[in-house]
Amino acid sequence: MIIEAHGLRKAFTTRGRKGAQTVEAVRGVDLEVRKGEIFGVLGPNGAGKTTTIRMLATLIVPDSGTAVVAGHDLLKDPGGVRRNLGYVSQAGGVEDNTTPRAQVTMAARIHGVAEPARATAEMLERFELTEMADRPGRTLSGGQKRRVAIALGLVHAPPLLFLDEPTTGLDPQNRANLWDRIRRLRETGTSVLLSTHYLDEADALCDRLAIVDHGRIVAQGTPGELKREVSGDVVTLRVDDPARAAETLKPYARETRLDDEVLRVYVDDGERTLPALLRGLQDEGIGLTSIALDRSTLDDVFLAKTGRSLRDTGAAA
Ligand SMILES: Nc1ncnc2c1ncn2[C@@H]1O[C@H](COP(=O)(O)OP(=O)(O)OP(=O)(O)O)[C@@H](O)[C@H]1O
Repeated sequence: MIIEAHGLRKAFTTRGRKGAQTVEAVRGVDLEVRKGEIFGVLGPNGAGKTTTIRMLATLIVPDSGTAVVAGHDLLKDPGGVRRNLGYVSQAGGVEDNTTPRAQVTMAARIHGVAEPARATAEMLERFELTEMADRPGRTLSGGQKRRVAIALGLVHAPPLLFLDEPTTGLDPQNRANLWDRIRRLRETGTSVLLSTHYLDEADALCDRLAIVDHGRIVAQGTPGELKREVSGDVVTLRVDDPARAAETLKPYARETRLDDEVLRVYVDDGERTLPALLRGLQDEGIGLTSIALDRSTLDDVFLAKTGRSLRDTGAAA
């Protein structure tokens, strides 16, 4: 495990005109992130994602709980934790009046990288930033800025990278480009913990994820496991003899339902079951007019666990 956290809690107290107010941002989080995986923390705004990441990155001290991050105890050896991680905040930290080259070189020096200029050049090349490396930060596009921010977090080659909402505000092309880069990090053995409120991002990018709501984890697993657990998939068929088809396909299904000549077959894993369904129909000589597979989504999981849709919480889907 690259991260093992138990019972992390954090409350913030603010004093305003109405007196002191306490927000329980994180209310007992247990997390296990394996070496080399992309782990996602998915939840709506205010769920406690940033607070969780900031605690694990030693930027704020938990009220209670324990964690071992990259082999170091979070509370007893925060310096050891810090040396082994890269942290890219939501805002990104790219300075307007400094060039990417100067910023990345400075980060390399701060981290004690052996040859800062060479490490910087390599990092800029890897993130396709060489062309704009000597322009002030303010002249860069949103996607380029985000790549500089990630280069800043990676210049000392940490085994673990924290990315807080890495693609918020990016257009679809830049998002896809960044997803590819994050996947490539996994190929080099870097473990990634990222937070997101995008359902599709968590589904497409993360090996495993935790769904958080109101400071608690409501579900944890691979996207496939989570979806199968709550609702499974539905295969919708139009066939010559729906009643006989329903009987034939029963052994493969959790449930079959016949409405108006349309047969719905509810299965745990649609992609894997589809070939067996087709073979079953063929063996019985039942003609098939159309077939469609609707997979459940992580929003179905969020809905089942919280009673709300993540799409309705104000988070973009
Ligand atoms: N420094 C702080 N002082 C007071 N309240 C805070 C502080 N930081 C976070 N909170 C509150 O704690 C809760 C969790 O915030 P957090 O930023 O962790 O959520 P999040 O899931 O990252 O949300 P977002 O997606 O909007 O960034 C929110 O209600 C937030 O207002």
